[in-house]
Amino acid sequence: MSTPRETTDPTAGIGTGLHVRVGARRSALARTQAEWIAARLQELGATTEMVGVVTTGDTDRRHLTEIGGTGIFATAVRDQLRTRDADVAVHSLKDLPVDPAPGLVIAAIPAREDPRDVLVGLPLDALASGMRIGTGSPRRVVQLANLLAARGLQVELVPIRGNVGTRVDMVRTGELDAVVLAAAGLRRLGMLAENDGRTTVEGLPAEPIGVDRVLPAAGQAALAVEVSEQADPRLLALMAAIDHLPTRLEVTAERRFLNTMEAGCLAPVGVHVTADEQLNLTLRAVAGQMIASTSSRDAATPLTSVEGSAPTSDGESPEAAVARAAQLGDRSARDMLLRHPAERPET
Ligand SMILES: NCc1[nH]cc(CCC(=O)O)c1CC(=O)O
Repeated sequence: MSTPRETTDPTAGIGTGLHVRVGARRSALARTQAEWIAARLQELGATTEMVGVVTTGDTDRRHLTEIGGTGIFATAVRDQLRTRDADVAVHSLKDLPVDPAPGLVIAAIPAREDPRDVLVGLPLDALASGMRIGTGSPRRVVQLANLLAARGLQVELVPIRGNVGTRVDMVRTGELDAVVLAAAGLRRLGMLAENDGRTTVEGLPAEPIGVDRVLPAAGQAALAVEVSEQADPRLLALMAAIDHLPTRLEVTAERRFLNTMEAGCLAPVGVHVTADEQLNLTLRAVAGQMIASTSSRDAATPLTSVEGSAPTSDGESPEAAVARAAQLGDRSARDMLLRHPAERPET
């Protein structure tokens, strides 16, 4: 705890004399995220340099479910750490496989951005039967299909890929009526504007979808900064200064939930955990079924929901809080599996 009267920030200047090579993919979003991290490190006195890398996920145009999904974006960035071509690797936590990478540690998880998904192209109320909505995410498909079915609508859910700008262009050209994107990416790229309660994305009408209607992916809107286990202790101290404990607890529970469900980032699972001021944790999750059809009517199969909570205790250490978060994720996943036997792997 810092003394209220203290004017000097205990972390001020802790990066002085450190030069940090920041590795990330070359997409506009990855670069923006890396630059954001670099700016935080510079505020702490470090000097920084950007190291870009092209990943299989960027060059292979096939659908993610065909290439093998999980990890294709992370691997090349992680290799830069192993070959010592970068000192830190910046990832979207949502794209980072849950299994730990040998020799590497997630040294910082900064405060999370807006965790919601956004419908870009038109507001939710303007959706009508026969429209085409783009999303390649089974999680979004199953939840949207249920929302649409509840309104008696049937739309086509078109599997799409590409970076954020490409997806927004699909609406601009009229190829699709709307696409679903994460608010976090749009905000980081400066593409989302809010005026008088009206949301637009690059001038297109848009509507953020509350987490009470569509639950985000595990780790959505959070960044992970990975370093080598053998990293300079001064670099680790710098990482600790940009780590945000409430976010770390939230995403720890979410990722553990996903892992215990044995569901990858491509599974139709939404999970969202919030930490309040006292670090009490609340979890809400939903699981659907993989459906091959692109008709929202076919994809509107029943969803299984689960809720859980893990209250804080007096004098709890950060390490104990992380363990509590992990337990919440585990326990909630087991509750979910009891209700949702179809998600259990074949034995
Ligand atoms: N799957 C791609 C991806 N990975 C991370 C983000 C940005 C949001 C985030 O930081 O979680 C996006 C784009 C999107 O889903 O719209």
